[in-house]
Amino acid sequence: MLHVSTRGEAPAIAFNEALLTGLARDGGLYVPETWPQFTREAIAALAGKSYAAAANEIVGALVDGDVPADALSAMVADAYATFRHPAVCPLTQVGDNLFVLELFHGPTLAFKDVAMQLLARLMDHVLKQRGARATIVGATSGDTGSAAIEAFAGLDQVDVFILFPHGRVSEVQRRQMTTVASPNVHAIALEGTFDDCQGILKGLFNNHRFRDELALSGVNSINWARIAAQVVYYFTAAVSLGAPHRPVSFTVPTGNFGDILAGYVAKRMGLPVGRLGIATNVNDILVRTLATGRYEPAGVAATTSPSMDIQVSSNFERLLFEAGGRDAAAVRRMMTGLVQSGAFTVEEPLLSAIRRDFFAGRADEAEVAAEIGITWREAGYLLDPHTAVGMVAARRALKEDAVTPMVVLSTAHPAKFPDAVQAASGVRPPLPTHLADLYERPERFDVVANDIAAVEAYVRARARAARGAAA
Ligand SMILES: Cc1ncc(COP(=O)(O)O)c(C=O)c1O
Ligand SMILES: N[C@@H](CCOP(=O)(O)O)C(=O)O
Repeated sequence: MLHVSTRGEAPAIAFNEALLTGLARDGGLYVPETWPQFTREAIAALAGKSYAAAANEIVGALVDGDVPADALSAMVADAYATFRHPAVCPLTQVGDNLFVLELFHGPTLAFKDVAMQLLARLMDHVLKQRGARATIVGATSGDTGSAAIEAFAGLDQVDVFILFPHGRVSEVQRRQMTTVASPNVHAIALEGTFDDCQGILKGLFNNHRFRDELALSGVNSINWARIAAQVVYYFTAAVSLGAPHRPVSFTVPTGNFGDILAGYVAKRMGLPVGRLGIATNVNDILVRTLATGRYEPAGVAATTSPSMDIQVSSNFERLLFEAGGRDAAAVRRMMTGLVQSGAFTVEEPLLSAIRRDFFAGRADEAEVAAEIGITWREAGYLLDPHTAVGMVAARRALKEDAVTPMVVLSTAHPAKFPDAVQAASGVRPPLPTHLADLYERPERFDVVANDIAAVEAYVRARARAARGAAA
């Protein structure tokens, strides 16, 4: 199966190419040419299977033979053996028809591990097969960076550079990125916001000379393989709650729109998904867009859910492409509008198509803190602030439809944000034992100016040195 760019001006490529390519050369994002379909029978047959077995089927359908089934199966088994829970992504009930899908049992305590553990193995496999080397550059508001550094540290075929916004991630997140000693990882504190980090990242990819010189590869959710791996837990959660015999709704704490896009993809593949709730903190560009049709970034406010302090939501482009009937010219117009005038309008009938599948809800800081306290007191369940944003939006949605089960994606372990959780609940969540000495480990990172030329020079110098040493 080939993958096409949302902007329609880059060559269509197979899964393995999309895996190594990240951003398409026309600045767009890759999606499969068609969606593999899961019948009701195939969905029902997932019941009782292990997470790894479900992943083999679902990721296998998306990989479509580009990685041999036995190799994929070995990588999937290996990836999910790193999780601390036997169910990998377990469901917990916290109220009437209200469930939490725990995605934080991986090594770095955030949902990113679910995809990143598999992505690293897939990339390593394909690079080794080709005898090639890649320079991975990623932008993070805290969790993608930790997960990527953990997953790629020590691998021979890659050098990893992670840009994070200086002073705008939690201490646990920063330490997870800066205390890994492997020489192939480089944590870069950028003097700016996450949107600056992501803007520079896209700028590096759009500089084709630089991109080719260093064989740039991406691990952000611009990389299609990240989304593909995240589709799995929508299937496993929905099947646990009765799919395909009844629909299940999901509310997703949202920033870059990758996680919720995976839910939309699951629906396109045949899973009976009710509604998909986009939950944001006060950085609410997507809530405003669904309400008014106007996509207009504003300044970013720092919150207790820092991983969602994002205004420019990368994967929304994939939704605009898909929900708009794959009209690449329309996507190009909207994206040009964003660059040239700082905004664009989602016209009808695209806006209505999006509203049919999605609702959106925003939680301010007081609501997030109150939610952590309420869920702790009423259900004895400790939410992290990102999950709490989702819970606020989900509870509102349940008032409109109390019949369809609602699953809130729990995207991080509360111990990643202990100060905010303690302030809201009175409970300070401890780090799991494998991270118990995190605060004592020595840190290593460089501070770099918010300037693409400075980042380019930094990456080039270190990547060249590593390539020289490896040759
Ligand atoms: C803990 C947490 N929750 C939610 C999100 C938002 O997810 P997405 O960017 O896929 O919308 C992120 C960052 O991506 C995150 O790290
Ligand atoms: N919240 C993310 C931001 C990057 O998102 P990605 O899914 O595109 O990698 C983070 O924690 O880094």
